Amino acid sequence: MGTRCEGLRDSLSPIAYYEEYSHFRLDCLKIDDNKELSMSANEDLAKERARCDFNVSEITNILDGGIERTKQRKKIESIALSNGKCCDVTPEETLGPKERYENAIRKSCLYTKIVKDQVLTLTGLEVLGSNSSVLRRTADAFFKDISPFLLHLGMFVPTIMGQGTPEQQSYWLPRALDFQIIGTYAQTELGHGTFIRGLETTATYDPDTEEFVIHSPRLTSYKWWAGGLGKTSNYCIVVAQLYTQGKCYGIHPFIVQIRDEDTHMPLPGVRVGEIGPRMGFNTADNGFLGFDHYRIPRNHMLMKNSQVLKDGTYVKVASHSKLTYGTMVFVRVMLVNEVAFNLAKAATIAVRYSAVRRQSEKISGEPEPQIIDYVTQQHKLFVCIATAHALQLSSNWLWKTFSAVLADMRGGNTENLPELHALSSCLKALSTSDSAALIEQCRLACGGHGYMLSSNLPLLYSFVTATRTYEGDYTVLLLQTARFLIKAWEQAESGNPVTPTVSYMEEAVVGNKYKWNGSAEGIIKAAYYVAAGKISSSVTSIRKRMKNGKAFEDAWELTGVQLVAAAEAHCRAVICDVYRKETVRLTANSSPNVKTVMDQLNMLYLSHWALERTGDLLRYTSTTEDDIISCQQRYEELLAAIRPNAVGLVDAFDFPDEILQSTLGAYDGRVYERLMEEALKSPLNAEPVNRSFHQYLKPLMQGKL
Ligand SMILES: CC/C=C\C/C=C\C/C=C\CCCC(=O)SCCNC(=O)CCNC(=O)[C@H](O)C(C)(C)COP(=O)(O)OP(=O)(O)OC[C@H]1O[C@@H](n2cnc3c(N)ncnc32)[C@H](O)[C@@H]1OP(=O)(O)O
Ligand SMILES: Cc1cc2nc3c(=O)[nH]c(=O)nc-3n(C[C@H](O)[C@H](O)[C@H](O)COP(=O)(O)OP(=O)(O)OC[C@H]3O[C@@H](n4cnc5c(N)ncnc54)[C@H](O)[C@@H]3O)c2cc1C
Repeated sequence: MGTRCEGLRDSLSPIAYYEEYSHFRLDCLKIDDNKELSMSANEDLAKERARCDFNVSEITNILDGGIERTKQRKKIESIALSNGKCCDVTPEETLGPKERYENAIRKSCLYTKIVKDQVLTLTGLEVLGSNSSVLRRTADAFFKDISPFLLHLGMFVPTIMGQGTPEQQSYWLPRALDFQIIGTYAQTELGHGTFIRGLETTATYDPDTEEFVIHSPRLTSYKWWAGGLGKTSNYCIVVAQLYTQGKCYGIHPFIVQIRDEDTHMPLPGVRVGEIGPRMGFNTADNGFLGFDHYRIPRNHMLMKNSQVLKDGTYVKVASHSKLTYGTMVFVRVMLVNEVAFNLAKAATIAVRYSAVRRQSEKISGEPEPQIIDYVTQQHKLFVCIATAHALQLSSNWLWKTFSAVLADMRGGNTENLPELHALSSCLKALSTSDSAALIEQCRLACGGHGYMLSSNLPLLYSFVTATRTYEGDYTVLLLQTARFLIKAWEQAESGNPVTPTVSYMEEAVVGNKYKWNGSAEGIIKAAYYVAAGKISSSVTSIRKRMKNGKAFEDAWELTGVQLVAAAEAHCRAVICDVYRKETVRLTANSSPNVKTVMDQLNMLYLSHWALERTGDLLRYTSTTEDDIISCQQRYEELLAAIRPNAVGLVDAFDFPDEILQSTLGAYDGRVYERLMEEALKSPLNAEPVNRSFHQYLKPLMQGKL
């Protein structure tokens, strides 16, 4: 083999040589060890599918939101996947930073063309709204990492839709949706991300020229982080402090052109670049952006919620001061779905791999079991499947809530905005945090092979762990929810009505302790009582501190740890409640076995969280040790009951291999073959001896360095 490859190296370009070389290596391996590198599917996985006792596509339809939506998703997937040009010859992760970016742009353009020419004509704009997760899912067949265009459709277009006047929308949207311009959302600065009232970029109105002057007064006012900003976008939404007639009116969104539409050169007065290597998002050219007294026309301020007239008069249109934050609320809602989908991917990879992988001996001398047969492995993995369901169903429910509040607001009613803000904040915080932790759990459940980039688990983790930070950090968002909860508690205490998601407080303020009941409804009620107990404790602490002379702000700050825990407990109760109700509703007409397995998963989730929070249950409800013991027993029974259906359950997520992009998780279970195929694509395997041998190793080993 060595001789054949040596000969090739002289006659081929490096890439062609490496492709050829890889094939030769594979051929050789196939000849040498036919058994190990067979092309047939893994037998254990086939057996798992044979023992699954429910109709897999029924659950797929439930998760998709109905049979018609499954059909539409599959149609869109088949359009995208039938385009072979999406494939990477060289694994994305083995390229240098420039090549990776260029490759990401190539694939983004290709994908955009497919969406424009074929998908939009099929679905209309609906695919960009409630159904946009289908596009995201399909895009993953093209990108292992993130597309530089993500922010264009994810935030640039939604900001124009949500913050622009009808005239502005009719000017900008056709150009943006047709990709004649590409934009992003530049809010965060070097100095401030969370505290957006503290942003430093200024937009000062000049009535003489009817322009805004955008300026970055110091280093900390440079925009930092926006996806696609470094090299790709020629426009962006810039969030800046608005000054007119000598007064600051706070932060407002502006559409700003940053690059020439023809040459793509940064425009004079604009300083733009990429921020450097990151833990993930390395194909998304996250960028920095500064302005030196850069002028834009007056009508580039997005004026749906407030306006600056030609003479500089400031006019407030919106009835709520926080409507400028609308894009953030929208993206938080979308992210719950986004992370549910990524967790489902990780669960699919880890469960399939666990059915293929055999390790150790349960009983000496007996065949090695599939690792999925270890109860500890089931404990790691089944909660991932259940959580993916819980978050998917919660995200659908949150989307409906969001749409209803949006419809109210179009009619001028912002009454329900605080509740939506509280809900979207805590659901974003918990869903991203849970998903990141569980994706890492999936990686650990796959042992050493989970650490391979080709498993796709590290990339999924690096993407999802970022979602815990961006669009509002975990702690910060839970503190926002806590503000709402404390106010609601005070209202309930004084006998005033409260909004639906906190109605449990009306019963809890009386001070009863809840008696444990191991049914689903009982566990959910206990979760609400835990939330109420934590909110009550927080209120008590704040009041005590104030009684001891602290100002409210200081008392609030000192109670922060309890407040975050209270908001977390509230959100967990909401997820448990929504997951239960939606499961019952969606399986009302399902076949008996689908009903059973969905109920088992739901009970597993509820029992899991009851057991994770035994301290809280003992403290805030009348749960006893015997109740906990019976809950533990039920949990273990559920693991055993779900075990035969585990592979069926992840198959129901219905990820084509092209979207999963994992050596460990492919449908046919040819794990070892794929690991070897990927290893052989490593550029280091392109030649039998690396030149560093001659340059360094040999001189070192021969004492000639
Ligand atoms: C298919 C889609 C898939 C993926 C999505 C696409 C792209 C994803 C990729 C990358 C995207 C990354 C994008 C970004 O990260 S953009 C930057 C996002 N930045 C943030 O989220 C900043 C977080 N900070 C904040 O949101 C706020 O500053 C704050 C922490 C909430 C505080 O705001 P502030 O103005 O200081 O307000 P307060 O004085 O604290 O509160 C006053 C009052 O207003 C209420 N409030 C706050 N925010 C809102 C809101 N959004 N809506 C309604 N009400 C709000 C607040 O609770 C308080 O109410 P009170 O009644 O208590 O007074
Ligand atoms: C991958 C990625 C992509 C991004 N994309 C974009 C983008 O496209 N556009 C954009 O504008 N931005 C983007 N961001 C920025 C992102 O929105 C911010 O990083 C995020 O909002 C957090 O703000 P920060 O970095 O200032 O953190 P900080 O606010 O500095 O937080 C640091 C720590 O302080 C804590 N903290 C801060 N304030 C409080 C408080 N009041 N109470 C208690 N604790 C507090 C936080 O909990 C955290 O632990 C992106 C970030 C990442 C990582």
